[in-house]
Amino acid sequence: ADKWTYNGPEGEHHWSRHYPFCGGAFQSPIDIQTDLLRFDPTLRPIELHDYNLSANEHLTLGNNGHSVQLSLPSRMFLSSPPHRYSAAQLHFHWGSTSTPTGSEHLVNGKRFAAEMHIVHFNSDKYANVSMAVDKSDGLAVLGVLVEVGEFNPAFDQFLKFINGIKYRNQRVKVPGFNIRSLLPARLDEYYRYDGSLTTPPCYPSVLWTLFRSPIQISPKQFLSLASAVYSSRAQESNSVPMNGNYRRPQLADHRVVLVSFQE
Ligand SMILES: NS(=O)(=O)c1c(F)c(F)c(S(=O)(=O)CCO)c(N[C@H]2CCCc3ccccc32)c1F
Ligand SMILES: [Zn+2]
Repeated sequence: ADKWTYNGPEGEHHWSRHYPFCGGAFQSPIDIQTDLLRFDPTLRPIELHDYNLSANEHLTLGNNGHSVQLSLPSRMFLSSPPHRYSAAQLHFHWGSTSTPTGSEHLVNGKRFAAEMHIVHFNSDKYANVSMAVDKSDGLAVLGVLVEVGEFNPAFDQFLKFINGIKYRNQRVKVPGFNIRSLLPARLDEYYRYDGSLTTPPCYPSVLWTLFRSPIQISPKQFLSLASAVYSSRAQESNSVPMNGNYRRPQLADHRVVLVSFQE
C-alpha cells in the first residue's frame, strides 16, 4: 500500500525517500506569478467531448485515503491539439474547516479554498492511464480553483453521496451528470505548464492546464467536502480526518508558464 501522507513522518518532505521523482525536476504544484507569464496565441480554448454523461451511466465515487475521487469513462476526452486525452478520474484537494485554504496551485501567492483535478491520459499513444502515468507525454490534468461563495448545484450531484465514502477504500455508485457543469464558463482562459503528479510517485508526466476563473461552492458544501471523509479505514480505532490533502508549491526553476489570455 502507498506509504505516504501529507503531514508527519511520511509527509511531503520525506516522499523522495521512497519516490525519487518527488525530489526531481518539473514538480507540481507551483505558485503562478502573473507578472512572469508568457502569452501564447496558439493556446486554443479547451475542447471537451462527451462530458455530458447520462444519469443511466454509473460512476464510482471513492475514498482512496488521499482524496475523494470520481471515476470517469474513457470515451470522455479533451482535445488540446495535437493530442486527444481521455478522461480517467477527477478528485479534490482541500484545507480544513478551520483553515478553508487548501488549493495546490497558488496565483500570486494566493491559496484558494480547494482545487479540483480532472486527470486525462494521452489516448493517442497509451491504452490506459496506468500505461501513461509515467510517460513524459502521458497525462493532461485540468485544474479548477474553488472558492467559497454561491451554492453550486453541479457539486451536489456527487457531494450528496459523500457520506457513503467516509472511510478509506469505501466506494459508491453515483448517476452520471454533466461534468462540464463543474468547470468555469471560460475554457479559453488558462495557465499552461509542464509539471508532475502532485502525489507520489510525482512522475513528471503532466501537461497542466489551470483555468483562470475559480468556481464557487457554498459554505455548507465546503464544510461537507472538508469534514465528511477520513483517510483511515472504517474499523480503525483512531480515525484520521482527511484534510489538508494538498502539496506545497514547488520551485518553478525557470519553467515558463504560458497563458492563453492577455487581460
Ligand atoms: N494531483 S494529481 O497529480 O492529479 C493526482 C492526485 F493528487 C491523486 F491523489 C491521485 S490518486 O487519487 O490516484 C492517489 C494516488 O495517486 C492521482 N492519480 C493518478 C496518478 C496516479 C495513478 C493513477 C491511476 C489512475 C487514475 C489516476 C491516477 C493524481 F493524478
Ligand atoms: Zn490532484
